[in-house]
Amino acid sequence: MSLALPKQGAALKHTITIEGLNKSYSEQAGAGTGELHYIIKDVDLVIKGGEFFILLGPSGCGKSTLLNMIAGFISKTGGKLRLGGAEIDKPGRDRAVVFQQADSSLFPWLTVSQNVEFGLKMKKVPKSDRRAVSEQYIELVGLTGHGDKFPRELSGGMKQRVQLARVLANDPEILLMDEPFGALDAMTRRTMQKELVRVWRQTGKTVVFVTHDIQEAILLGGRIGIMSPGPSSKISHIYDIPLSYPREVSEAEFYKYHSRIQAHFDE
Ligand SMILES: Nc1ncnc2c1ncn2[C@@H]1O[C@H](COP(=O)(O)OP(=O)(O)OP(=O)(O)O)[C@@H](O)[C@H]1O
Repeated sequence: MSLALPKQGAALKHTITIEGLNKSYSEQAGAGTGELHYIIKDVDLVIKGGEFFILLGPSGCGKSTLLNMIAGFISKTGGKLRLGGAEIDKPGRDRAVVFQQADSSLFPWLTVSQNVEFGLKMKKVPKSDRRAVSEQYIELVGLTGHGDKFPRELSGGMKQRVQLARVLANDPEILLMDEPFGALDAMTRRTMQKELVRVWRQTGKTVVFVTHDIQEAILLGGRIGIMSPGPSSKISHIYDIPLSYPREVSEAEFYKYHSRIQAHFDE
């Protein structure tokens, strides 16, 4: 398996186009009136293939809802949501989700290598090929030498790396990441952020990354979409972050973006 950057045609095929997207629930419980309650309303957004796009917003605004709609786990109630030319109406192998808690996604009875190889086994990839791919990704996330360990023998940061290696081994075009480093200590978090940027630059995959941490958003994102507080949340602003990687919080330019974005949440 190669880690080459995608061609331009592939970039178009993996562009996510969102137009007037809604997710609403009808309030029926208790004394509910049956009125529609919009979590997100009229969301317009284009995420280009190969982009590192951040969804940033306060707790409860609907970031996970939007990410899960792109994943195909939650259905829309209005508008358009396309990947390339096709409407997203179910999960697909072209998209993979990385959650905040690796514990809930790793199989505790399988070793690191077996966890990473699991998806390939399901696809009936021969054993020797599976092993070669898992070794490649275990190395990529910095876990060489830990392949025979079980999840219970790993730290939280190591488990999160296994989750990332497993997702990458399945070779999805789009990584959907829901606060994947939110449960990690500050040092491990910074290491993982740097590794993710390295993997993204090496593979050219599309990354959609949810966070409510402004600093994390600016450290990672090529563009940052700010979601307004819910209900009826939408993308209120988009920032281009043209800073080169690796980024440092101490840089003057970094601080400039931080203050500008922080102002949205101080209003
Ligand atoms: N099945 C559901 N029925 C009704 N409301 C829901 C449902 N799922 C989520 N919500 C509501 O939608 C809103 C957005 O939730 P969501 O988890 O998408 O927000 P978030 O921005 O990811 O939050 P956080 O940063 O705290 O994880 C919340 O107010 C939540 O209560």
